[in-house]
Amino acid sequence: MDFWLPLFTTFSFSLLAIKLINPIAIKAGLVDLPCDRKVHDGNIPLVGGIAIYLAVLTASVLFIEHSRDLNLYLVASALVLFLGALDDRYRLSVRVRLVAQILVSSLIIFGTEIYLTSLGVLLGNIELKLGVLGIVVTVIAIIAGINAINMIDGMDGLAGMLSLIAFAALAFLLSRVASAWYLLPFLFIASLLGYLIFNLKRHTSSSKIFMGDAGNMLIGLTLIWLMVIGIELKSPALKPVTALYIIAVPIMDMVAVIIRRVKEKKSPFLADGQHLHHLFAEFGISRKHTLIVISIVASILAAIGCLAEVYLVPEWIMLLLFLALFCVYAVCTDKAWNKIKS
Ligand SMILES: CC(=O)N[C@H]1[C@@H](OP(=O)(O)OP(=O)(O)OC/C=C(\C)CC/C=C(/C)CC/C=C(/C)CC/C=C(/C)CC/C=C(\C)CC/C=C(/C)CC/C=C(/C)CC/C=C(/C)CC/C=C(\C)CC/C=C(\C)CCC=C(C)C)O[C@H](CO)[C@@H](O)[C@@H]1O
Ligand SMILES: O=c1ccn([C@@H]2O[C@H](COP(=O)(O)O)[C@@H](O)[C@H]2O)c(=O)[nH]1
Ligand SMILES: [Mg+2]
Repeated sequence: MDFWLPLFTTFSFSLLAIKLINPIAIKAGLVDLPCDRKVHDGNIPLVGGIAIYLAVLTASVLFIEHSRDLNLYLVASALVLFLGALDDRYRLSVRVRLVAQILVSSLIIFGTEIYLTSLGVLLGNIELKLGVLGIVVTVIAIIAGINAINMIDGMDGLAGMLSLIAFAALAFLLSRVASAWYLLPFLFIASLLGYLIFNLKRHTSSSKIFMGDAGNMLIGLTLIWLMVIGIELKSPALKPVTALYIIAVPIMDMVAVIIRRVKEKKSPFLADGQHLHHLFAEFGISRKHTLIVISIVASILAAIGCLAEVYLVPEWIMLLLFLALFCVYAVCTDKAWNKIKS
């Protein structure tokens, strides 16, 4: 399949967009200011998400045949990007953000009439069909995906690398069934590569950028939407359980953090420094090594998910394995945090 020209074009567009938007963002105050909870110095422009979107949008006009469903996705993702940018600039309340995320999810679900109709064959031969409940499950999955990527976006390169790995898995799975959507993950991979070049610069570099909540929310929505599309195709590209492997690290981090906050009688919506990348930092592991280790683990889990699709591993086995891995993760991180606190 010919994806090299779209890849190269999107990569170039993203570099260009970053260069052009950066000075405007600084003037408009779209910068991340250091504070107690932050791990960076200096005012870093929050332009990565906007640049990624503009590059993907332009490339999609050039290289993807437009359909009503694709246009609806592009509108929904522009809305999420705008919401994230408002949050980056003015700090919106949790309620406003969640209501807006529900509205955008509903727009794309009702507009395209695509939503999860089943959780897969998880009990022997019985398929867990969802019926209209599928609409609610899809909204929850989109909100969970958006917030999981946001929560993991707390260290240089981390959200960028983990989403790049997830897009690579989706590109593989959607290409196998020749879906019309297969090019979209490639466009995201290319623009993320452009973003990472600037995001991984030193904190003292004047061209360093973050993707901001605008970027991580755009990526969260896109990942979940591509998964829903892939699951609901006539000849499906993936099973629901495989989606868990594709974004395993952000999902496990989010669920474990929520459980820990609830156990500590804190609000699950309150930001803190108890995410996986914070744990590595507490143990004195450098950012570079943290990024390498987490990216390797995420790649292995995504590869397991893809291989299970290729070799038709039963869904219940994959779900049990995922739940077992999550339990190990939750127990180990809990013990590690207790050790640090004591
Ligand atoms: C607050 C915070 O943490 N802040 C961070 C952040 O700071 P920042 O400043 O950026 O942000 P703010 O502080 O301003 O806060 C932003 C936050 C908010 C706006 C508030 C929202 C916060 C939340 C906590 C909301 C979370 C919302 C949810 C809906 C979560 C619900 C949680 C669950 C426990 C449910 C489990 C989730 C799922 C539904 C599972 C699937 C979801 C997916 C995404 C998977 C893939 C999706 C699909 C399309 C496919 C399939 C569908 C499925 C449902 C999966 C298949 C299911 C099965 C096979 C069967 C069932 C199996 C399961 C349910 C498995 C369950 C999974 C596990 C056991 C793991 O960032 C800062 C920097 O880091 C940080 O410091 C700060 O703290
Ligand atoms: O690439 C990145 C992304 C984020 N950070 C740090 O994490 C916080 C997260 O900000 P939120 O406002 O909680 O979304 C950001 O301010 C940086 O300190 C990073 O260093 N590199
Ligand atoms: Mg954030």
